[in-house]
Amino acid sequence: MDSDSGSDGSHVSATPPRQTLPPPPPPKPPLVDSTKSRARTKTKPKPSKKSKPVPSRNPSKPDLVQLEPFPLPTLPFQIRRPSDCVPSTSHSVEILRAGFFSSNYASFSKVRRPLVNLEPSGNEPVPSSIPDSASKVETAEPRKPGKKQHPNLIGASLPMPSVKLRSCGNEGNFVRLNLNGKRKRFVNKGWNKNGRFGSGGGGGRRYKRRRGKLERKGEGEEETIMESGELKLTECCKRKEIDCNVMEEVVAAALVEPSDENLVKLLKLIYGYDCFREGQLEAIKMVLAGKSSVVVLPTGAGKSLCYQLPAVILPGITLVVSPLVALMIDQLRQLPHVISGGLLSSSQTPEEASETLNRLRQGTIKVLFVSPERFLNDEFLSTISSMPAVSLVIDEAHCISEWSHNFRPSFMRLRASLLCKTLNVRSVLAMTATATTATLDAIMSALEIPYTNLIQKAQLRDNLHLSVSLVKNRMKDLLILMKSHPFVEVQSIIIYCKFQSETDLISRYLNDNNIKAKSYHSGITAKERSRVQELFNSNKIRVVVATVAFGMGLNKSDVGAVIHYSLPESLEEYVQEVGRAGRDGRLSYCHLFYDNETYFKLRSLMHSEGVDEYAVNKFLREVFPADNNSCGKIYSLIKESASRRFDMKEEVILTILTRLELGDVQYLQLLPQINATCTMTFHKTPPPFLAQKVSAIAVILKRSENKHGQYVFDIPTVANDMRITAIELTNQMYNLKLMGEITYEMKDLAYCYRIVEVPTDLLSLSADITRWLSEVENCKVRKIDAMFNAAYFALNLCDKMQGCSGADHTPCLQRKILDYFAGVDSTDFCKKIGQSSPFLRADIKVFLQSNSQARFTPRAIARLLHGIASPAYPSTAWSKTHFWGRYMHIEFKVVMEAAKAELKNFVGKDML
Ligand SMILES: Nc1ncnc2c1ncn2[C@@H]1O[C@H](COP(=O)(O)OP(=O)(O)OP(=O)(O)O)[C@@H](O)[C@H]1O
Repeated sequence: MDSDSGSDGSHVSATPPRQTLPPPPPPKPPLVDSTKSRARTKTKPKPSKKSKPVPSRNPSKPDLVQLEPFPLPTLPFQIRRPSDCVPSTSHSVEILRAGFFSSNYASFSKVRRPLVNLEPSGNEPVPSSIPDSASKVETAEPRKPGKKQHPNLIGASLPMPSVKLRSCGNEGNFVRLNLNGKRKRFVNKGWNKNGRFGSGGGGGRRYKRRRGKLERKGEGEEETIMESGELKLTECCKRKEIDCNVMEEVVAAALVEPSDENLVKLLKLIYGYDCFREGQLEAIKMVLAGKSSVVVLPTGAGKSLCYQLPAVILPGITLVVSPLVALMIDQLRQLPHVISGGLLSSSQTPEEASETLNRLRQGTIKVLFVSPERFLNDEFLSTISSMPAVSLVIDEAHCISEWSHNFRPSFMRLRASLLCKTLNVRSVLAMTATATTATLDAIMSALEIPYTNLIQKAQLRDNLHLSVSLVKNRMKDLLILMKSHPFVEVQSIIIYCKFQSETDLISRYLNDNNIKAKSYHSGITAKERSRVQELFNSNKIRVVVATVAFGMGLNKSDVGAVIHYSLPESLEEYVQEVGRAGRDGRLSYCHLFYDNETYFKLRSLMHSEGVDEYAVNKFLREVFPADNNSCGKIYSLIKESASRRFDMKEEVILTILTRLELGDVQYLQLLPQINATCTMTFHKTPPPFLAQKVSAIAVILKRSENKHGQYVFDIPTVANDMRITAIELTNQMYNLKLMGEITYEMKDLAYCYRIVEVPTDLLSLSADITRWLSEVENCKVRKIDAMFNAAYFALNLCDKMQGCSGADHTPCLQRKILDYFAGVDSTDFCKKIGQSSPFLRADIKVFLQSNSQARFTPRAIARLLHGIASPAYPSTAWSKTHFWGRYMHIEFKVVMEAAKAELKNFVGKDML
């Protein structure tokens, strides 16, 4: 075989050096038949909006640089329905699949935002450009602890915030509950043991005890929750006192007769609101009637109230499943003070979790926030299943569906059949702001909720003014935008970026130009993140430059603008992020910067979780060892090494394992993750003597390797031999540790499972799983295409007949979003992605020749050529190659096919 050197052959590429920009777009993409599209969605044509004079720029703040005005249209835009409340007499469950333009999202009125406090800032150097290649994409999923992630890794994600969960889950909410205790109002009244609101049950006594405990701990120790507690304290002190007897009466009335009148009374009493917003009353009545429902309401519409109010009325507990710990903490903080809340999270110690469960059993927690992974925990399941009635709430319910933008395999566990089997769930309330029809179908079928129980309103508020522009010089464009009307007048702005490095650069750049900004991403500490959020909430900084890590759970009502510095990955993500603006109902501005380069880069990354049948088959053969007696036995897969060996991201491994558990046939049962490797040291009794007294030690000695006096063994192997679970084994070890007999260290975090049934035909099972994963991969690609398509349409194809003008594309973008969520096929996709390249095969050949020492699959080659790192081909080793990311602009599958053909040639030649 001809290998010219040990290098990767960078110098012998068949293509010219990479350009900074991808090739120009094809001459003219197919035109949209907008009439057709309208007919399909049955939406009324929107009347063209009248322009109003733009308010002048603040004359007291001269600009430092002379900038051309940004070509935005005159604003504000017409908001059609300024009424604030839905008549509470409405009983109907309204289904508005395509009713976007006719929607009556009621609580937003047209108000101009004032210019506030444009303070000068620091003097950090201004970067000239953004080094995209060294950047990091963020997603809204939790970051794996201690795991280095490649900058381009699509699964780069949020870290779990390090919070003092004991305080958060327990005392924090208690502080709120006890506020009235101070005034001797609620002290002897609370949720009794049956979970009803009223006297008795000793709730007050317990609250009192916990309050004392909290106060003794001191403020520093309980940082996060004290913040929350104090916040509620002042809030509640300002509130007028609620008389317990009145409360009891109103709650009882609403329970006996959940009429509009009684529910509005309760709403007024607890929240001080005069009326319900659209969709809330229907959702609340569903829960009260014990009916399961799906609620699709836009961001900031008030979905939380749909479970909070029933939680006050109904006996039993409300269990809220949420995808992010940060989100749970925010929701816990936002509970009204009459509802006692708690939280269970993986960052708690077992003792802390047990304490929360004890409080739940005692009836002092009314609303409990958990992650879906908690449903693997036996103690949790047995506690919840002993509860007389559970109202289950699934927040961000789109995570259940593999067709959503945020699929989480653990959410698959929340299927109706499983819930009914394990828990006494009286009703399920699934809530989301962003669900396409495919996603909705998946949610409703998983939860067995009929379409009659779907409450769906427009998924985008109409107080958001949407604009889009093509990027020329991104940083400069941003500055021009920020210094132009209407953005120059907006007090609170979020700028969304895809890459962590961009956020720091841009915030520095803005500060240098007298715009007070801070960056926010999962790479900064939890403390710093909460500081930035606090500064932003209190208007001490004007701009937060953030990745997707910022936003979920953010309930700052007066964010006046959201700017997308780069293209979001899907319309769902776009809608979620623009939904951070205008939650107070006032007109707010959302601008999107669009360019091909980001689109190509993100589109490539959509392939980072794809797998080949070959790899799936190899994986399944390891999951199901060729052992006749494997049924019933516990096995583990060490996450990091398995990920490298199979070249699969850990999330993909978990997805396959979850599918093996929850698919048509249950092949295995997933158990909580454990550290699989244990290193044990004996201190008091010599090991052989201890083995005579403790059977676990006898098995450990048999199954361990002695390394320099320490015993190293595999936890599941020992547990299997003893016919106990891994958790039971570690409990026994813990007791020996308390007795001073041993110390031990555990490492190698592993997926743990028990085999239920061994598949008879591994080949067809691999084919089936691969097909499914490939559909999921394609779905992600379609999502970024739809996002790109909407922006491209607005910029290049919009005929401006619907009221669009200049950079303002509110009507046409709204229509695109509506069509997308309604499942209308986009016929106008502008095929930007290349389908062939004359140099591709030649480049792959050179690449193979110059890397003859390495082994590749066609997918591995396509990934490298698309600049995608994977566990077996990390960017640290491969991004230096000349071919890295060179073919991002060519369809991934085309590159894979070419790689397959070249690999065949190459291997064939090698064998001759
Ligand atoms: N009927 C109402 N009248 C007035 N304000 C309300 C009403 N219902 C809810 N709100 C307020 O609206 C704000 C947004 O509510 P909430 O956080 O529940 O929205 P959401 O739909 O969950 O948004 P997201 O999807 O972005 O999390 C809150 O401050 C809440 O108090």
